[in-house]
Amino acid sequence: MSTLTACAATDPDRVGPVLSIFDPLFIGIDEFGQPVQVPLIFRNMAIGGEPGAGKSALLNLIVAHAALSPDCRLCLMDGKQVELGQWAQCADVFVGPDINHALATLRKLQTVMDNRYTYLLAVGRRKISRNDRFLAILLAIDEIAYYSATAGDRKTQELFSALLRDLVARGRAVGIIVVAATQRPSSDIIPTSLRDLFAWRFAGRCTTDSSSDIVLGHGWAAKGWSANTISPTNQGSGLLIAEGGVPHLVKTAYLTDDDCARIAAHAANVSQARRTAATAEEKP
Ligand SMILES: Nc1ncnc2c1ncn2[C@@H]1O[C@H](COP(=O)(O)OP(=O)(O)OP(=O)(O)O)[C@@H](O)[C@H]1O
Repeated sequence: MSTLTACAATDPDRVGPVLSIFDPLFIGIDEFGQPVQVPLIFRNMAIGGEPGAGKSALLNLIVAHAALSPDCRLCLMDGKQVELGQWAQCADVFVGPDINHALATLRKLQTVMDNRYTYLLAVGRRKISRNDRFLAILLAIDEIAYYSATAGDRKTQELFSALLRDLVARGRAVGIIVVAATQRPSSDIIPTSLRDLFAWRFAGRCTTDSSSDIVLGHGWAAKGWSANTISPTNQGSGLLIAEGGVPHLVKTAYLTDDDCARIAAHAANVSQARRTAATAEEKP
């Protein structure tokens, strides 16, 4: 049983120390069985791979950590609704297959981001810190392509992409973390200029070397790092690369639906207190 599950399976009043979004997230093990931890604060993550590669499972793992972190609020977007749906009860915002709701949410996050920068400028600081008056915000998107290429029309899709790019580019210092997954790792969904803004990139099995390169960065397949070589039956395996680093083969940890349900039920209590404490004007 994972640490997260162990926490959630116990009485909510008797759980151990809560998590923090400032702590690295445990996401699985490497080839040598060593734990792989990913610091997400002040960073973003792109997750790509073919259908069934394990993208939603990784996204759920990240959302679970954030949900159990009283210093983090959740904004979730899921065109299918069921991939992240269990976390709706502990999220500030849950966006389903509604492009207008998605756009309104991104605009509000942009306002929150701008307000936070105005505050930081006024007090002579560059970024938020642990125990700050601001809570971090995790924006988790399951299937960017639904909002940027499928739902709505060209105008709304372009607006979605522009707003998302702005949050990915500017949100980090003020604690806005974007983790976005797509089963369509193609240059129209993740253009290089957007991909390069994601400090962390995870490529689950990809159907071609070029789609693996679109997630990891150009040239990695030619150097022998292609998520196309991952077995289709090895779901949850993928190549993880950090900004300026080299890819590492990782097998992600896995939370079953029951695990997620139990953790979400506990996290809902945590987030209730968090919502009460949050200022009204900061609500995304
Ligand atoms: N880390 C893992 N360990 C073991 N099994 C896993 C892992 N990750 C995913 N799986 C298995 O693979 C299945 C598909 O995973 P998941 O739904 O995350 O894929 P996906 O890439 O999000 O697919 P889609 O693009 O169709 O939504 C899961 O139902 C689970 O059975």
